[in-house]
Amino acid sequence: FQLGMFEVGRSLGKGKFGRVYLARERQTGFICALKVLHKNEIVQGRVEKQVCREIEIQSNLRHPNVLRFYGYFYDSKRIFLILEYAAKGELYKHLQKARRFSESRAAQYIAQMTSALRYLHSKRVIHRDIKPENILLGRHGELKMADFGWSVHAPSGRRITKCGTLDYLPPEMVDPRRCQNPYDEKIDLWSLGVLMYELLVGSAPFEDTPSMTQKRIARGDMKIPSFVSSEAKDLIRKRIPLEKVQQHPWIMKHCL
Ligand SMILES: CC(C)CCNC(=O)Cn1cc(-c2ccc3c(-c4nc5ccccc5[nH]4)n[nH]c3c2)cn1
Repeated sequence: FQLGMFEVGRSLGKGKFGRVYLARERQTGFICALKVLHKNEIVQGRVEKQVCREIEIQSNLRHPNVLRFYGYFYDSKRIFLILEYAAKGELYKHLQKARRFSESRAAQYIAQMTSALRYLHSKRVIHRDIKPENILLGRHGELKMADFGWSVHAPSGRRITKCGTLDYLPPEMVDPRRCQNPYDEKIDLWSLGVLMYELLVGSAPFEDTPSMTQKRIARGDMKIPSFVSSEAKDLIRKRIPLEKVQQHPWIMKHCL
């Protein structure tokens, strides 16, 4: 359908606060992803402030591995977000199909993720909700972090454990006794390790019933299958600073 200067195409995904459509800007032919948020749902969800904060933050982000937010417009009932179109879709779908990635492919994704996180941390932006569901792939297979803060779930059969996910939370978040500052960069480092495990193994390291997941995370009770190389095991087990990740032998070996 026509929407101002856009021709709107197929649905790319939907979630609590909105659907995402493929769209083309008529004048220039520019292809993008148009996300439609319904004002009444935002008001009911009392997330106006969060949406404004996200728009503020994401308007200033420019990085090849962070999905671009170009701008927004609105009418009486809806807000339209103009987002980068990631031509190869959800990383999660590719992982499901492949069951698990080769160490070389996983290392490329971790290296790009690390680059995106270093950029976001340099802008004091953290907790980008790192999990395969929030990662898209560009036309050339490059990784694009997309923060689906408002649970945009594509129509694919998503794992229920993932929404309201415990799998990616670090010990300090699941074990109230460790009352460390929950929202600092270290949380992203932990999630990066969980993501690395999931890309190499095909399932999350602490996947279990919610209460068991909590215990296993707090105890760091994770088994790494023998098919994972020792360098990869070393990187998964350690929470090392992002700059050290990019110099780790496992990354160097695969990302010449
Ligand atoms: C407030 C604002 C600044 C937040 C902006 N970020 C979001 O709304 C997060 N978000 C991104 C999306 C999204 C979902 C899907 C796509 C896609 C996409 N490409 C596909 C190719 C094949 C199959 C599915 C695809 N989805 N490209 N860009 C997208 C962007 C949905 N929510």
